[in-house]
Amino acid sequence: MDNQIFVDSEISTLQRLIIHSPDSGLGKVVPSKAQDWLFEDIIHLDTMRRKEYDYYVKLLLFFLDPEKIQNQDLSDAKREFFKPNSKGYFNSDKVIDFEKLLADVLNIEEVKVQLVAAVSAIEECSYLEMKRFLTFGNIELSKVLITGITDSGEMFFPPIPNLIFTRDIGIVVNDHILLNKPARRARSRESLLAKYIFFNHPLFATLTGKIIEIEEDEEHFLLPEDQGKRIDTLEGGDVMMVAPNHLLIGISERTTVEAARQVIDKLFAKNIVKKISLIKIPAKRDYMHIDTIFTQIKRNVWVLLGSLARTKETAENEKVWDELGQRVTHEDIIIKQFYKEGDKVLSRNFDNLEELLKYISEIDLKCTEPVNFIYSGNNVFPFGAREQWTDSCNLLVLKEGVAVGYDRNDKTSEAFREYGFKTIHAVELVNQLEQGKVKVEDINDTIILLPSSELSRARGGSHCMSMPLQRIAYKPKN
Ligand SMILES: NC(=O)NCCC[C@H](N)C(=O)O
Repeated sequence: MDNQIFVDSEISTLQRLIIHSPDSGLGKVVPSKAQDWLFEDIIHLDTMRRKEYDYYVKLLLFFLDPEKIQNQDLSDAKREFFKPNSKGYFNSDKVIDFEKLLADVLNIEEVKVQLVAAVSAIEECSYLEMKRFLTFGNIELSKVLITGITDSGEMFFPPIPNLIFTRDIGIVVNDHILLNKPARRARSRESLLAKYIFFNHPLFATLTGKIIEIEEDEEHFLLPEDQGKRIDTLEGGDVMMVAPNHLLIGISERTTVEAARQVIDKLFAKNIVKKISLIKIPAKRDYMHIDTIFTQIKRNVWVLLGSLARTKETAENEKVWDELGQRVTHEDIIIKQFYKEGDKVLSRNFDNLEELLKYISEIDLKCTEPVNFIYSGNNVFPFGAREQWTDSCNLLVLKEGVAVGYDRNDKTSEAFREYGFKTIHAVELVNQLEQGKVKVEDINDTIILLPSSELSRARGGSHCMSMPLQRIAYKPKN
């Protein structure tokens, strides 16, 4: 198996990634805990799996590991195929489930003991419960550590329903990986499990010495109890490896400027990238991470939320009225880019999001075609905000120009079509691929629309549901 870990853009052909199929823990979320566990609503697990997420997996397999899916009987009764660690599981080394990696590292006795102790500590389990976990087989234990529930239905601690959003646990930056430090307690166990996987799984042997962690600021320990909010937090949805040598970090509801500063210091010290741009977005639930407000589709095409994209002139005009005390009706984004020149770290400002994205396309990706922006909801009120809420700007590129989005964002799909993209429903495309009527190589400039009624209640799209480990290295066109 080729264990290369390498990502230097958001748009080159995807070759390997980590996902996590909705586990039984998602079906245990109760209404009173949904918001604490960062879900907007409770979800119907069977619909989410069979009618939505399984299509995502099928698409990933057709694009990344077709041998695993061609000529398979995937009739409804065969859900085993999608269940990590089950007998009939597809078991790909390109489309890899987090749960499978976890079961693998639990085979290492030392890791099993440490991980059980660590999880028991953060979940405040009793000593005897901890001893009992150690008697479980690795496959059952991996399920318990994720869902909190045994095969026989005994519940020890809460589920981690947001693990389906594998993007947030870490980001591959060239041949390094940057691990997260989540802002919300509901996501702490995910990053603890992830740490043990990346440091111990043989798949990540090439990452020795290349794993970057965020440390807590010493001030944190000295804060009074009621201000114990973490100072240094960073989640993967706020980090984008947009071009060779250029990393974006969102300062958001979840990622702090202190954590971003640590990343700048660490990555620049090791010369991992040359430019890091910080994008400060309003700290609110709607926007959560930067990948909820924009993603890239092609070297010259981006999808983004129009209301956060203001020209310099508009911003200056509005400033006059702000100064006169008129109620502020816009939201500001602040963009600062840090770049290395020799040993010096210099900085420059960008006036708005489009200016930065255009710069990335033209300067970093050396794109000579005109740069285009496709707006959430086609920039028509109130669809921009409505569709951004259901992840119209959060797309995963499978190969340049071919991306997975949600089927419910009609106006955004219309905007893609007006621009010249084709749109096709995932169910239809999977049928065509299964019947051999279409080949992956022949699919170009297409947005694949995934069924999303249940998935969108969890508040993340296909970009969030992916942690790319390997993409083909980016190449400018001559
Ligand atoms: N990258 C992302 O934007 N991920 C989506 C995370 C959704 C999850 N319910 C959360 O609030 O953390």
